[in-house]
Parts: sequence; C-alpha cells; structure tokens
Amino acid sequence: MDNISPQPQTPPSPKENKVRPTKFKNFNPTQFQTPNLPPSTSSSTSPGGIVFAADRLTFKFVNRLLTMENNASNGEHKATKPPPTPSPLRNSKFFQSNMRILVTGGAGFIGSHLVDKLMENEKNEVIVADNYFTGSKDNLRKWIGHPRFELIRHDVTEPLLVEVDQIYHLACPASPIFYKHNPVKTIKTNVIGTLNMLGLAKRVGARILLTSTSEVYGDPLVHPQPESYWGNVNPIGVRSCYDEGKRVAETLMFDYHRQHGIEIRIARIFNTYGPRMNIDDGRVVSNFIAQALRDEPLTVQAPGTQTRSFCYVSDMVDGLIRLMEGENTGPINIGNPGEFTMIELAETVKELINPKIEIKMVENTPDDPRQRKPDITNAKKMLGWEPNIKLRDGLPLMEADFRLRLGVAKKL
Ligand SMILES: O=C(O)[C@H]1O[C@H](OP(=O)(O)OP(=O)(O)OC[C@H]2O[C@@H](n3ccc(=O)[nH]c3=O)[C@H](O)[C@@H]2O)[C@H](O)[C@@H](O)[C@@H]1O
Repeated sequence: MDNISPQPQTPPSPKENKVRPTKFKNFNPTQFQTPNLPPSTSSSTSPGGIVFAADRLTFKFVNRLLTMENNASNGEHKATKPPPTPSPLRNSKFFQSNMRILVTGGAGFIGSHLVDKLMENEKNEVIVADNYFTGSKDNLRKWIGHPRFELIRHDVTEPLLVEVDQIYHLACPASPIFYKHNPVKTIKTNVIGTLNMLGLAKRVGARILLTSTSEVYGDPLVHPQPESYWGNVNPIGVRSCYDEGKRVAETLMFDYHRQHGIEIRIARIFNTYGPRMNIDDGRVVSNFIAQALRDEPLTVQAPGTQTRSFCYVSDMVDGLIRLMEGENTGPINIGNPGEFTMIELAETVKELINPKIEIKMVENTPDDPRQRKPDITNAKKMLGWEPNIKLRDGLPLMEADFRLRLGVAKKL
C-alpha cells in the first residue's frame, strides 16, 4: 500500500464552477450520420441515459466520497485530497450544461470510433487533439463542421489549455513499426504527453482516462494476465519506448491521483482490430487482410505459435466508456479473451477471405511476447462489460472496409 502523506497543495479548480448552458438545441442530428457499427451493449451514452448535469455532478460527488471511503477501508490506492465540491450554481438546476470531452489521439483508429460513440449522445461536446502522425482527418470526416465537434492539430508533448470535464488520453502510436520508428518521440509522448494531460486535468478538475496497454505485461510469465500481474518487461529493448512509456504513464496517473486528488481511470487495452486501421499499419490483422486482398502471401512471423487475443473495436470503445463513467480507477484489462496462434489467425483469414493464398513464415522482431490473453474478471464484475463480437464475425466487417479503401471488389 502507498504511504504518501497529504501535500499542502491547492486543490484542483472544481469543474463544477463552470456553467455552460445547453447549446445546439436546434441542431438536426440526421445531418451527421452515426457509424454503421455492430450493436454495442453500452447504455452510458444513450440519449435515454441523459440526466441533468447538476444531478449527475451531485451523484458523482457523493459516489466519489463513498468510493474513497471504500478504497480506504480496502487499503487500495487512495487519493489524499478531497474531491472538488460542486458549486451552488451547478446545483441550482437552472443550468443544464453539456459534458465537454477531450479525446487525444481522436483521429486515430480507436480514437475515431470512440468519438463516433461519444457524438451519438447529444449532450456531449467533443474536442479532438491529434498530431496526425498515425491518425487521419479522414477518420473524422463526418464530424468536421458539426457544432458539437472541434478538431485541433496538436501534439500532446506540448501543453494544451482547454476547458473540459473529461479527458480520454489515447494519443500514442500503437503499432510496433510506428512506435519503433521514432522511439524517443514515443517515450516523450507517453511521459511528457501524459504529464501535460494530467496537468490539464488538475487545472480544470477533469476526470482523465489513460489507454494503457497489455504491453505493460511484457512477455508474460503468468497466463492469462490479471491486472495484479506486474509483468516481465525488458527495460532497454526496442519495444521499451512503448511498454515502459505506458508503465510510467500509469505511475504518473496514480501519483497525480494520490497526491492531487485527480479522478483517474486506466484501461489496459489488448490487441484491437476493425475498420479504419491503417492499411499499412504493420500490425498482424491489418497485414493479413491487406495481403489476402492483394493476393500476397500471409507473412507469419516465426515461430507462429505465439498467441494474441483480438478485440473488435466497438467492444473496445464500449469498455472504455463504461470505465470512464464508472467509479473504478482501474487498471482494468479490456480485451477479448479468445486466444489464437498467429498460424491459426492466418488460416482463418485465408479461409474467410482468400482460400488460394499462401502462408509464408518470415523472421520475427526482438522481444515479441509469446502469449497474450486478458483475464477480464474485473471488467465483467466492475464494469458489467464483456466483448460480444467473435473474431470470425469481426474479420468480415474489417474486410469490407479494406476492400472499399483498396478498391478490391468481392469475387462472386
Ligand atoms: O494490436 C494491438 O492492439 C497491439 O499491437 C501491438 O502489439 P503486438 O501484439 O505486437 O501487435 P502486432 O504487431 O499485431 O503483432 C502480433 C503478433 O503477430 C505477429 N505478426 C505481426 C505482423 C505480421 O505481418 N505477421 C505476424 O505474424 C507478431 O510477431 C506478433 O507475434 C502494440 O505493441 C500494442 O500496444 C497494441 O495494443
């Protein structure tokens, strides 16, 4: 258990002091179509779940006090600062304000799907900050010009000052070929970027969710991986900029939580796939689908018996929103426990997309984890979340998106 005595700091400026009247009342949502994703189980952002902001804040405040009390009695990581007190104005019920949400990395693969889901709730205003290193404006095309949406070209290694209630901090390249391309920049993004976002959360009293990664378990010696496992990570390897970067980011989140009372959420996300992944992303599912559509051999990196567990992107987004809206800090694993060897994945892609294709064994890269499968007991218990979409159902949805973008029609 941590043993940090309370620091004589000024408490974070309470977000409850901000009063924003509801805007965009006359906006016609059909003008901006929502994405055609498979059904998701989340109810947290459904219009039916809308409550008055003042009620929500009072509820959050009381709940947070209870959570702190519970955490204290459980001996968990507890905040030493009291939560911000809702202002009388926010409690007055004369005001109904929107939830203003910042998504860093919101132009990326998972980020843009998260934005789609958040925008479905007309109470949300969404601000995306992205430097477009791996993300693309194209992923957000349908929201550009929407009155509840704002897009900023911004690199999180620089401070950002915006008034927000929640921060989803996703910004970081996640494909090994991209993060190894500029490892110094990757670790700066994870460390300085997370510091900047925590500084912002502290300044405006926002709740912040970090998308950490299954890579914090390194090449795991415990299988499947529960959140209590501390991992087996090479601190000086070619993947360390990402693995260790995310581990430091988690440390920073808990230090700000304990020292400054910041409301934090940490998701450890496992391999995720779906439409909008970069075609030349370099990760295994996108590689195999692109190769199958281009009639190229599927490149299985040796030995091919290494395993991964693949989560479809809409399930992932559902889990992230549930974590943000719930009362648990995490870290919580979010992933699909269905585990496959890379040879099995190649065979599945071959069978579903292009039965004539060859499977070729190629050289692997250093420190490739040999097995990975999430233990999602906590996600089930604490978030009421589990994935719905099986690999065999998700692959054709991604195939359809890749066919469109590559201009390869399905042979009848
Ligand atoms: O997809 C993800 O979500 C994760 O991707 C990477 O982790 P990794 O599991 O190494 O992802 P891939 O590059 O897709 O590799 C998975 C496995 O497939 C193999 N692979 C990859 C590419 C390929 O063409 N062929 C192939 O067999 C790799 O050797 C590895 O064993 C990132 O490091 C994670 O942060 C991220 O969460």
